[in-house]
Amino acid sequence: MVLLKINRLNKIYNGKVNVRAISNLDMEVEKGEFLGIMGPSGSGKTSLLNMIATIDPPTSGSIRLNGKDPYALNFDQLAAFRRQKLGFIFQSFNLLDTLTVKENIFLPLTLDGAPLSEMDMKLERIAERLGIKHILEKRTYEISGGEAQRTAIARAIIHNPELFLADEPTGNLDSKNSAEVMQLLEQLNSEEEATILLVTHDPQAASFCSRVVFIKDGSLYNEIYRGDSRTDFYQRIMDTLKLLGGGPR
Ligand SMILES: Nc1ncnc2c1ncn2[C@@H]1O[C@H](COP(=O)(O)OP(=O)(O)OP(=O)(O)O)[C@@H](O)[C@H]1O
Repeated sequence: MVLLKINRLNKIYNGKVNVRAISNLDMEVEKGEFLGIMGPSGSGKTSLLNMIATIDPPTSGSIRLNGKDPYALNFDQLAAFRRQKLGFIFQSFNLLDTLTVKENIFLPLTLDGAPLSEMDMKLERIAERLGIKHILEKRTYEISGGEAQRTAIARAIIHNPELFLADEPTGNLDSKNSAEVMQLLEQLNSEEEATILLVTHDPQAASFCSRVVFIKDGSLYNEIYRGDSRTDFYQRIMDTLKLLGGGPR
């Protein structure tokens, strides 16, 4: 089943010089897919992600999640759509440091007025799974980068979003923590059928995906599927990046 359908998408930034960041892009993401998006610096990855994230409207073309066009919603409906249907994981974690780990994770549920007992039950399961039970009462400045990203993942999954959007989630992590975070996302994808869209410049991180699409000058350049071997997939990602030119970022 197609969860995300992108049709003839265009993004033009108007200024002294107009920049065409995304050009007639078509893309489909199946429910339960773990899709990586790669491409050289300035190829349009962030522009694409921002449009899917409903942060920045397209110049033309359409984006539909489960058949629904978020840009047809009014301001309040769009805010609810973003909160309920999407889960965000950023490079910078975006945690609030005046709150504890637990309060940060609860935030999306609190905004939707969920009952405390329901929140506690969900938290118990998720904290156990992500290995952050022992830090729930800590403030975010008292935890490590890897723990902060696992907290951010917990916050993103607690309301069961239809689509996870991860923007360079390993960008601020060392290789050990990067691998752990990617393994968690991979598990989330395989065990809970979470649909994940990951923008990354890191071929190691991308090798955890089931498919990687490459963008060049705002258009689709190529796509490759993982198959059985992650090592082999990593090599094919590297080869495609070499052909693509401009370096991975
Ligand atoms: N707000 C903006 N106003 C004008 N031009 C922009 C804006 N945002 C991005 N661009 C331009 O659009 C093009 C695509 O940028 P985008 O940030 O989407 O690329 P990217 O692939 O995410 O790059 P990077 O890997 O460096 O983050 C670039 O030429 C960029 O300069």
